[in-house]
Amino acid sequence: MAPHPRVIKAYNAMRSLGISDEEVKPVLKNLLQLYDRNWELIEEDNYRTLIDAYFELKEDKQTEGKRKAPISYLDGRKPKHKLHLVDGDIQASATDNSSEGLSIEDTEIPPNVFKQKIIKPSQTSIGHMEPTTSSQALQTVSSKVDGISTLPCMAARDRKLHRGKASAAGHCEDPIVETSNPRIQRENISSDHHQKELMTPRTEKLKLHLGPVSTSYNALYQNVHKEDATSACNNSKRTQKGNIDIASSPLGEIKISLNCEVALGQPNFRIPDLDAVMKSIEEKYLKAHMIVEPQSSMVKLLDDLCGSYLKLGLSLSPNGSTSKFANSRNVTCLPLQTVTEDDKNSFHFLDDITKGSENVKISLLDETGSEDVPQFNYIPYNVIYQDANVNISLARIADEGCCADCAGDCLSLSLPCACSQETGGEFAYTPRGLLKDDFLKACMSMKLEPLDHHFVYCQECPLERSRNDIVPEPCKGHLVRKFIKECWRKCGCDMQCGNRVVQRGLRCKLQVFLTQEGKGWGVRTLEDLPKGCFVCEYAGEILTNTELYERIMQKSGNDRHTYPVTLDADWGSEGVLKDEEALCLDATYNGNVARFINHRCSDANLIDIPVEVETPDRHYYHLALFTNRNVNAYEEFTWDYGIDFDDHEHPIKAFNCCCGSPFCRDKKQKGQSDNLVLVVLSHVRI
Ligand SMILES: C[S@@+](CC[C@H](N)C(=O)[O-])C[C@H]1O[C@@H](n2cnc3c(N)ncnc32)[C@H](O)[C@@H]1O
Repeated sequence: MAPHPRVIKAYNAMRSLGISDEEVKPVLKNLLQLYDRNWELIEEDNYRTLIDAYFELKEDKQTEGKRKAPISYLDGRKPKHKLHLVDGDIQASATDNSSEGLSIEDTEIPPNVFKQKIIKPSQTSIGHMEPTTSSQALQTVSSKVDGISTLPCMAARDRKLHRGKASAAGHCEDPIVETSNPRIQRENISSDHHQKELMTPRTEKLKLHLGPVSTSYNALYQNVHKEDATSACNNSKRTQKGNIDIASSPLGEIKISLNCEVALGQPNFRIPDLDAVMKSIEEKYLKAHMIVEPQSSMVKLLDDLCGSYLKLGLSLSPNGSTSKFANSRNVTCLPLQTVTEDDKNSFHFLDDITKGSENVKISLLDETGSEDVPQFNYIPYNVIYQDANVNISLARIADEGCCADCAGDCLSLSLPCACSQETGGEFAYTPRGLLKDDFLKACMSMKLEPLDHHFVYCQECPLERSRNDIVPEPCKGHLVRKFIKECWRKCGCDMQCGNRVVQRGLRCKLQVFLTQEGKGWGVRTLEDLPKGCFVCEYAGEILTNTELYERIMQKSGNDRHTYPVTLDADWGSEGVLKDEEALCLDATYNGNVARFINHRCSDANLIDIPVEVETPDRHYYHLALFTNRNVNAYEEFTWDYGIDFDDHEHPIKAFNCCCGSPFCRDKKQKGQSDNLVLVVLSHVRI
C-alpha cells in the first residue's frame, strides 16, 4: 500500500533529525491514536509533538531497560550519552528511505538499542518542556540551520552573530552555540570516546520544567562547563554557580537547574509562556548584546533565562490572561523555597523603558544587578507641567514663515523653500537625514569656543536672579545659537520631507545601562552611527523658572539627581524676562531616554542643537542631540552639559565629574560627597 503523504512527510521530517522510519512509526501511530488522527496537532511547529513523543518514548524505554537488565551495546562499548537526548540507528537513518504505510496493526516498539547516533550538525532542539507523560510532549522547538542550535525565532543574521559570539567569548565548547566543529568536540570529549563519536556532531535536547521554583534543563550537555564535561565521563558531580545548579552522571547526562525561587516571594507571579521567555532572551542577547560582549556566556544566558522567567511571570496580571501553559498539566510546580542570597545578584533588564511610546524599543540593562531600576515616567515628547506659556498655534506661523506651497520633499527643491531661511537659505540636513558638515562644524565651534561667537544680554537675567534675587548681577550674556527650523503642520510637504527629522522621533537602537565609572546610568548605542545623526531630543516637563525653583527647594537630600535644561537661547532678546516666562525642561520625573545621557567635558560625542518645530519664536524650542562624529556600537553617548565646575557661586552644585576626558574641567578632588547634587544642563557659563 502506498504510504499516506502525511506519513511520508513526518518520516522525512524525522529523517532529517537522523531518526529512522522504523523508530518513528510506532510513535506516530500512538500519537494518531491519542489525537484521534488529528494530523495538525502532530505536524505543527515542525512536528514538535512527534519529536517530543519520540524522545520521551526513548527515555522511558531506556529507564525501563536499565531497571530490568544490563544494557546491551551493539558495538560493545559503553555509551557516553544517554538515549534521552541522542539516539538513532546509524544504518537506519543513513539508508532506510522506505516510507511504509502506517497501519495500526504493525506497531512494534523498536529494540532497545543504545547506540551513538550519527547526526547532521544542524540537528538540535532547544526549549523542550517536559511533559508529564511520554505522549504529552509539548514545546519542542527545533532549529536546523547552519549547524547551530538556535532559539526558535533567531534570524539568519543573528545566528551568525551567535556563532561569532561563541568564539569571542571563548565558549566554543558550548554545544548549544556550536555543534559542527569536530575539532572543538575532540577537545572536549573524554579520551575513551570512540573516534567515530568524536567526529560526530551531536544533537541536544533541552528540557525545561516550568514552575515557580526551578527551571531545569536536561541535556546531553557535556560541554557546558569544562569541569562538568569531564565529570560526565567519570563520576556523578554537582556544581553550583549563582542560580545555576549543574549535576552530571557517569552516563553523560547533565541536568542544569535554574533556581527561580525568588519568584515565590512575589504574590503576583504567574507562570509565563516559555516562548515569551525565550523571545525575551533573544531580544537581550541577540538584539541588545548582538552576541559580541566578551563577558557573555551560556551560564549567564541561562541565568538570564531564569531572570526573564521571573520578570515575565510577575508581569502577568493575577486576574488577567495568564500563560497558555500556566494551567497546563505539563507544568511542573515544585515546592516553595526561600529566596537565596544569589537572587540578589541577578541583573536587571527591562525590554523597553519607553512603554512602546517611541518608534524603537529602548532596553535597560544593569549587569551587576546592584542598582535599583530608575523610577520615572517615560514621555517621548515635552509636556507642559502647569504654568509654562508655550503658545502653539497655526495663526502664529506667518505664511512666509512656512512652505504651504511645497509638496513632497523640500530637500529636493532646486531653490530651498522658506523653511530654510533660519539656516541661511540652506537646509541643515542632507538627503540622508544627517546634519550637513558645515552646519555641524559651526555648532561645534560655538560649543567649544563660545567666546569667538556672539552673545546677547538680558536687561535682567533670570540666571543671575536665581543666584541673588535681591541684587542680581548683570547678565553674563547668552550665546546666539544656531537653530534648525523644521517644516511643520502648516507646510505643504509630507512627513517624509527631509526637513522633518527631529519631529519624526527616535530611530537609533539605544540602551540604558549602568556605567562602570560611577556616573550612574548612561545611554549607549547598539549600532554604529554616522556623524551628524539625530539621536534623540531632550524631552521632559516644560517648567517656568519659578516652578523649577520650587521643585529644587522641595528636593530631599536622598533625591540626588534633577535634570533641568534651561531653554535660554532667546533670553537676551526678550529684554526683561520674568521668572514665570523663562522656561526650562525638567526630565527628573517625566522624561525620555536623554535624561540618562551623561556629561563629558569638551570631547563628548553628542551635541545639543536647538530646533524650532511648532513655534516660530525661540521662547520655546526642542533641544535635539546629534552625533558630532562617527559613534561605534556600544559606545556610551555623552554631551557637554556646559557646566563651569569652578563656579562655586552657582545655586546648583555640580557633581564630581568622572567623565575621563583629557579635557575634564573639574579639577577638584574626587570623593567629596555632596548632600544634594543638582545640575543644570546646557547653558554655557562664561
Ligand atoms: C542627566 S543625568 C544622567 C543620568 C544619570 N547618570 C542617572 O543615573 O540617572 C545627570 C546626572 O548624572 C551624573 N553624571 C552625569 N555625568 C557625569 C560625570 N561625567 N561624572 C559623574 N557623574 C555624572 C550626575 O549625578 C548628574 O547629576
